[in-house]
Amino acid sequence: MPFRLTANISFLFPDLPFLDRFAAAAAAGFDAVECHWPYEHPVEMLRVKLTEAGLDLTGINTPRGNVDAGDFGLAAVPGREEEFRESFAKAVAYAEALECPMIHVMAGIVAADRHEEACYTYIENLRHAAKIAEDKGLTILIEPINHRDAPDYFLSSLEEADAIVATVSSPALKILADLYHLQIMGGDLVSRLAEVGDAIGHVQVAAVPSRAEPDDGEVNIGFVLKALEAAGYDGLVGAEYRPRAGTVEGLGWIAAAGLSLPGRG
Ligand SMILES: O=C(O)C(=O)[C@H](O)CO
Ligand SMILES: [Mg+2]
Repeated sequence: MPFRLTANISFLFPDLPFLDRFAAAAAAGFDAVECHWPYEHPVEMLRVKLTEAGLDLTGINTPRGNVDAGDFGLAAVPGREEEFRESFAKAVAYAEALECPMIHVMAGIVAADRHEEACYTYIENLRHAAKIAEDKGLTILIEPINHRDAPDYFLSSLEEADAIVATVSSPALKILADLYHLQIMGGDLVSRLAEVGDAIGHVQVAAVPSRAEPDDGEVNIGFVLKALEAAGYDGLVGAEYRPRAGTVEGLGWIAAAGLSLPGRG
């Protein structure tokens, strides 16, 4: 399969300090990494780590907001528009400095009875972000996240993500299809992914329900990826799972799914 893998170093190599995970990913055979929130580290330090390891950084998330207060993104949170814009600007600054092409714009936690109001906020904030992304040649992603792990996360449905992408209607806005979340929120992956087609800008994988290596659990990841390939997806596949034991020892799922790493024969 043509997919390039990117190691999610917020989850992989959990036994190492974050800054040591770049070299570990390269030694394991990856040539690309993604991560969630790199903001506690100066961009200069991150750039050194990427360069030393010979890696591309493919994706980061927008800052969550006030983590102690339970924020998990701000894009769909009514009344927090100014903070959203500041947090998005910070993500763009990191992405530009690190030549990172994709930013996952996190929607945030919104009570179900405010969903409709939040939808307007989300669309307006995404329009603002998409315009900046278009100008700078970046892609912004929205990711449906399951309600078992993140109750009340605003965006949990693939179909709603597709409708929002259509409404905002920017070439810079795409869906992050994390197969782990999508399986928990309704399954039927092959048919539903085909329906949203070229709105998909990034894919992530993990086993369901364990969120461990993707060769475990109820989804045949290789089969779903083959269907995505047949449907025309040719982007990245993010290895975003929590290893059962050692990260390197668990990489056998890659060959089993019909994928390969550039640095591993
Ligand atoms: O939870 C996920 O699947 C993600 O990809 C988010 O970026 C952060 O948690
Ligand atoms: Mg994900």
